[in-house]
Amino acid sequence: MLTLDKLRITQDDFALEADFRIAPGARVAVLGPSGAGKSTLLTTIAGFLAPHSGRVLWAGEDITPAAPGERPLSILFQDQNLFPHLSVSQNLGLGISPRPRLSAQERARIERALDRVGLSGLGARKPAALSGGQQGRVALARCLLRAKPLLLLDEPFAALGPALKAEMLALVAEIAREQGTAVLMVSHDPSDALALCPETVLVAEGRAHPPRPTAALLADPPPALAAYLGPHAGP
Ligand SMILES: Nc1ncnc2c1ncn2[C@@H]1O[C@H](COP(=O)(O)OP(=O)(O)OP(=O)(O)O)[C@@H](O)[C@H]1O
Repeated sequence: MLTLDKLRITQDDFALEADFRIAPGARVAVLGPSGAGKSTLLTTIAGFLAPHSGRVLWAGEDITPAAPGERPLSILFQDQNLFPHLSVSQNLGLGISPRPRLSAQERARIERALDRVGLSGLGARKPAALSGGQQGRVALARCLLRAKPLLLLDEPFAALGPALKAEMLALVAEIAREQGTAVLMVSHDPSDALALCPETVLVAEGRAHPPRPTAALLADPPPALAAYLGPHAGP
């Protein structure tokens, strides 16, 4: 359970409040106008930005002071952050061990994760020798290996094109279901939210609202969301 307890985040004259919970294993979209604070919310949950006040809790434990690497979560941003000079396997190895030489067991785990995301046999390649979709799969394999109970997605597949993006989102959903991972996913596309996330957090007008059923929210959007979605939007 992720709890945002009277969280108030400020950056210069920008302020955002959040006070709600995300259940274990829930898949929740984060929708709202550009500049409303969606990325800021995820950045704060991830620990890269300290809130002005309030707390972030996981399973009842206050993780507000914890460094990003100590938090029970993985993050997938649009820039997949693969090290260009390392092979795919070495990039994945960094996710499970800081040591450069991996054990046979660790290498086997990496092979299994590559297999799971459809990249069997590509471990020796450098990221530059992979397509955008394949790089996305490597980043997903890294999250898989870390096996954290919360996955934060900030439009990681936006550059991929609709078919590939849908495929990647389906893979995320499948893996999240298998591992019981809760997913918080920023998106600009309501159809992504509908496809992957039964619930949605609306971020608008200085507030990240408690999750609501996605279909109901999109069928009857509050004014700030309706203005953002435009006149022709609808599930
Ligand atoms: N480092 C920063 N310093 C000051 N203000 C910032 C900083 N980063 C972001 N902001 C401001 O915080 C607000 C929220 O930005 P954020 O990127 O979280 O919005 P968003 O909803 O993710 O937008 P988008 O959908 O366009 O990505 C914006 O008004 C932005 O200008």
